[in-house]
Amino acid sequence: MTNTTSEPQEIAPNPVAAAAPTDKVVLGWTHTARFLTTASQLVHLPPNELPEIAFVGRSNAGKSTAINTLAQQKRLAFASKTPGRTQHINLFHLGPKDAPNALFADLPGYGYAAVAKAAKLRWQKVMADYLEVRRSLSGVVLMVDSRLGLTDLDKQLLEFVTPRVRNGEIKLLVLLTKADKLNRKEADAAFFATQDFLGDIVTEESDVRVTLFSALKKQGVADVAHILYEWAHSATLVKASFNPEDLPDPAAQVDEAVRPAAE
Ligand SMILES: Nc1nc2c(ncn2[C@@H]2O[C@H](COP(=O)(O)OP(=O)(O)OP(=O)(O)O)[C@@H](O)[C@H]2O)c(=O)[nH]1
Ligand SMILES: [Mg+2]
Repeated sequence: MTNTTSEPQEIAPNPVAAAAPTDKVVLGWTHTARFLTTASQLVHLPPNELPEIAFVGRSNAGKSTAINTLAQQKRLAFASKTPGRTQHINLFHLGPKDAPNALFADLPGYGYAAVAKAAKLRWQKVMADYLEVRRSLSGVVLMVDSRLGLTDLDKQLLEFVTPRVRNGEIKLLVLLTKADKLNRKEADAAFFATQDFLGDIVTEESDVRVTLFSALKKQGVADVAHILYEWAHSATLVKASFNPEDLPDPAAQVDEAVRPAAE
């Protein structure tokens, strides 16, 4: 029967929706970001067992600003008008103080013309090594200026991670930054062009997403917090459930009423 009144309806709880964390929970989690350490070389990075999410992209794309916005702190990561500001890999802890559950890594930007060639090559090597071999790396947030779209350097970087993205080892989120500089039509065009390009990387195992983002207008902030929270917590769950004998019997948890009839 169709109900035509505007009375609020009693809706049966949807177990999936009920389990999804609220904006408050996921933003509360990103707000816990705090500085852990800085390193100029890979060998100086501390070993890490937690899910690590790296923020990468061209110099000036807005990486540090995005981290500050997610953390709701003005100067956690050093954002600047001067491209090439972030010269080291800066690590941040997230989660409870006594039991951190994820790491953010703010990486130096690439493609800044004024950096000397030798320094540029050194950094490209560090970045490539980091993306290819860092075991704890479980997510990459590629920040792209929405007005420029994916540049050749971004595409080269994607090549370094593509094998691990395709097999699902690394999740990928492309953030189209500074979306406040685009009108609706331009934003749609940037979004679909990026999604189109990423089509080749997507497999059944992969987790590849695109989001428009503006630190200035706070656009996409909660969406990004949801994605990163999900990544961090699903990785923890996978690790926690490593011993299959510890897992509860899923059949035992299915309520009789919803258990499918035996064939
Ligand atoms: N309009 C607008 N400007 C932004 C936004 N996000 C960042 N910016 C500006 O872009 C410039 C670069 O931002 P950063 O966050 O320092 O960029 P980065 O990617 O960390 O740069 P490097 O450290 O050089 O790699 C700064 O002037 C920011 O204020 C945004 O959402 N909208
Ligand atoms: Mg920076």
